[in-house]
Amino acid sequence: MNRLALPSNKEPTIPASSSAISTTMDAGSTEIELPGSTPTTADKPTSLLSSIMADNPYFSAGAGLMGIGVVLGGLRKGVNLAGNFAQRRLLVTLEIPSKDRAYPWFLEWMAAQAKAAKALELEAGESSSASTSISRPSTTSKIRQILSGNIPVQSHQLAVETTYKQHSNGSTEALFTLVPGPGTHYFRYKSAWIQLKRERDSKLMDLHSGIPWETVTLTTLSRDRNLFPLLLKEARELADREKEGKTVVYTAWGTEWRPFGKPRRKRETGSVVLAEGIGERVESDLRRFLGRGKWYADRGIPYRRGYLLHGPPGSGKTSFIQALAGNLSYNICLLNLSERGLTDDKLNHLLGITPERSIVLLEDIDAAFNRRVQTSEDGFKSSVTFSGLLNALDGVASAEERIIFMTTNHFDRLDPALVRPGRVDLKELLDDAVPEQAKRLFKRFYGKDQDGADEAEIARLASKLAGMVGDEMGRGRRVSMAALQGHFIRHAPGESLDTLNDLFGER
Ligand SMILES: Nc1ncnc2c1ncn2[C@@H]1O[C@H](COP(=O)(O)OP(=O)(O)OP(=O)(O)O)[C@@H](O)[C@H]1O
Repeated sequence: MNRLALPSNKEPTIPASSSAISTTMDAGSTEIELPGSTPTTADKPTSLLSSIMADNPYFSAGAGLMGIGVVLGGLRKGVNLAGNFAQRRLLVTLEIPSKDRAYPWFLEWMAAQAKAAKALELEAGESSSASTSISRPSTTSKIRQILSGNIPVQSHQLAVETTYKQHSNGSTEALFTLVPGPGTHYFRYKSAWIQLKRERDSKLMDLHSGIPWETVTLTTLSRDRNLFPLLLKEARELADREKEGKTVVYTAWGTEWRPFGKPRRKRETGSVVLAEGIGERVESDLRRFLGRGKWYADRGIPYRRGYLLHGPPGSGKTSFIQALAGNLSYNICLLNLSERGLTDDKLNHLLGITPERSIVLLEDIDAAFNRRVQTSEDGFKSSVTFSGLLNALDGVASAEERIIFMTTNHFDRLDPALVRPGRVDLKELLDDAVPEQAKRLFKRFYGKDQDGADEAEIARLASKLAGMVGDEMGRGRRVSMAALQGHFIRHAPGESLDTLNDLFGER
């Protein structure tokens, strides 16, 4: 059987010439030796023996049976060999290991086929069968699908893929898609039948994500081998379409960046309510930087800019960077410096290979200052050192712009060497809520966009809230924006003020 294996970490390419494809025997088809198929030395009778056998009807019947056994054994071997030969000549196999980038694209593609099939069934007015299974489409819809070329996976072993859809008010909805689970399945693609084997390795798993290694193997007739590149191209295009108008969050996967979950709907900048002027300062600085590539190149200055957002937890640092990236149509490469297994070399390497149009977000930057004794309950040690972090930030200058955002809850722990210009060009404090900020968040939650809101009443309550929250200098009753948001989600406007006191921490 011809085996096409995708080289890991590469975009899926199928060699055009068959010479580039290694030919191996199918591991599952070892030949079977049948008893009686090998001649023995006992087959040399003496004259005495032959006379006894000739005279004895039992012996001659045994010899006859043995002869038949030998012939049958030979036949069976011949059939096996012919089967293997036919398999090798007629079938072609494509392996997609889970560490390859095409793997999630392919599963997405399968899920999309299943969804499309379901839509067809509903359209055909046969929703009762559609709602129960993607594995047994009704006859009418099956005919329509066959006519259209693709029919979904024929399977009774399904796996669920759960994704979350975020609504504009911040709530999330879980969406379930059924995809082929581990096992063997069949589907039809552009009039060719393809066998799909999804195999999970119970012993090997990805140490980073804890997900077991998997391989999807597609097998079809040799003459249909050209469908594989087409199928992968379709899967890739589908993945690209999913990203349009969305922010892709990449995380480190071993030594490379991989999308983390599905692309997220861009977060509106207005949904992150910061104290007056902060968001505008950062955004205008970044926009100015992005337009000055030539200016940097002319002066031989590395084209990079570093930002530091510091402040207490839940003040909107990460959310603001997400919104900013969405606004500029950039993606995010997210890395937490206290992450297990992250070393200086790995950090340096990762910062050197960020996907284009992406903002690097280094969270918890103070983790590199903990003198490497950060030992968790399970005894792991993170090993990014302070000098390793500086090296990685200075990195090799590339033609592409490099935008790095760093966040920390402990500005006081940072070494001045880290925050010097060139490494950090703009710092902003995102603090607990100030009165005006709390007021804006309140109005955003309960104000004019909400059905039946009594605007005058909301404005009165918002002003009252502003009087309850600490002052513009960060003194008095402190509450984080995240805590306020959580509180507003749980309470009606008036009630939320009555119960606000529980939230405050004095300082
Ligand atoms: N200024 C804000 N405006 C609107 N929502 C906010 C704001 N700050 C926090 N939130 C909400 O609180 C949650 C946590 O915010 P986020 O993770 O951005 O905070 P953070 O400052 O990055 O926290 P940490 O320092 O712990 O990483 C999010 O759901 C976010 O929507």
